[in-house]
Amino acid sequence: MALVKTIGIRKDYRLGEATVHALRGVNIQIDPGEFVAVWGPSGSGKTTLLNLIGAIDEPTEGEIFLNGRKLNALSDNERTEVRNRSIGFIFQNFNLIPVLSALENVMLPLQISGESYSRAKKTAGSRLEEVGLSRFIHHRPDNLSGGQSQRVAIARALIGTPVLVIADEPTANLDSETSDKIITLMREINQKGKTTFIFSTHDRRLLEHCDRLIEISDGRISEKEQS
Ligand SMILES: Nc1ncnc2c1ncn2[C@@H]1O[C@H](COP(=O)(O)OP(=O)(O)OP(=O)(O)O)[C@@H](O)[C@H]1O
Repeated sequence: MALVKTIGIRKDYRLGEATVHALRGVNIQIDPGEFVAVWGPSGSGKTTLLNLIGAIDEPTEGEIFLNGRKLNALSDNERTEVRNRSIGFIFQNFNLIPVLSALENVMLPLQISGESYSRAKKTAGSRLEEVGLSRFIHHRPDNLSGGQSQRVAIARALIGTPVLVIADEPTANLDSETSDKIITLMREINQKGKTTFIFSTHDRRLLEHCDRLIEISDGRISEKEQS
C-alpha cells in the first residue's frame, strides 16, 4: 500500500479579490521507504503540496491518504494526532527554540506527548549522536552553525520515530557543501531505518541523491524517475 496518495488535489488561496490556483489537480503516490525530491521554481506549489501531505493544511478539492487513512475526513484533533505521531517536519529556517539547548529542543516533542524527562533525555541523546552532534548537546541554537542547527532539527524530526519525514527546502539557508552533507545524512537515515523522506528543493544539484523526482511547475506535476 502507498504511504502517501493524493487524488486530484487542488488548492486555491484567496488573495484579496483574486484567487491563486496553487495546485491544479495533483496525483502522486509515494511508497514506504522512498526518498523523494519535489523540485520546482519559486511559487510552483512545493510548500503547498508538502503542507497538504503533512496535514498542516487542507485541499480545496481532492483526497489525501496517509497510510490508507483519508486526511480530509479527520477532525482538527485527529489531524494534530496524525501530525504528532506519524510525521516529522524539517524547515528551511530550522525552527529551533532559541532559549533551549540542542538536547532540550530534541526532547521537547517527546515531553509534549507525555514521555518522562529521563526517557526523553536518553532518546534525544541517541538521536543527536546519530546526527553527529554528541559534543554539542548543551549548545543553544545561536552557538551552532547552520548545518549543525539543521542536524538538530533532523534529530528532532526523528524523535517520535515517524513513518514520514517532510523537509521543506531543508538546505535553502545552507552553503552547497553543507547542503550536500545534510541531504547525505537524510539519505543515510532513510536507508538505515527505511523512514520515508519527501524533501523540496530548487537546487538541481541535490537531485542526484534521490530515488525519484516529482517535478512541479505552476501547480501541476510531471514525474521523472532518477536513474
Ligand atoms: N497563504 C497564501 N495566500 C495566498 N497565496 C499563497 C499563499 N501561500 C502560497 N501562495 C501562493 O501559491 C503559489 C504556490 O506557493 P508555494 O509557497 O506553495 O510555492 P513554492 O514552490 O513552495 O515556492 P518557494 O520555493 O518560493 O517557497 C504561489 O503563487 C504563492 O504566492
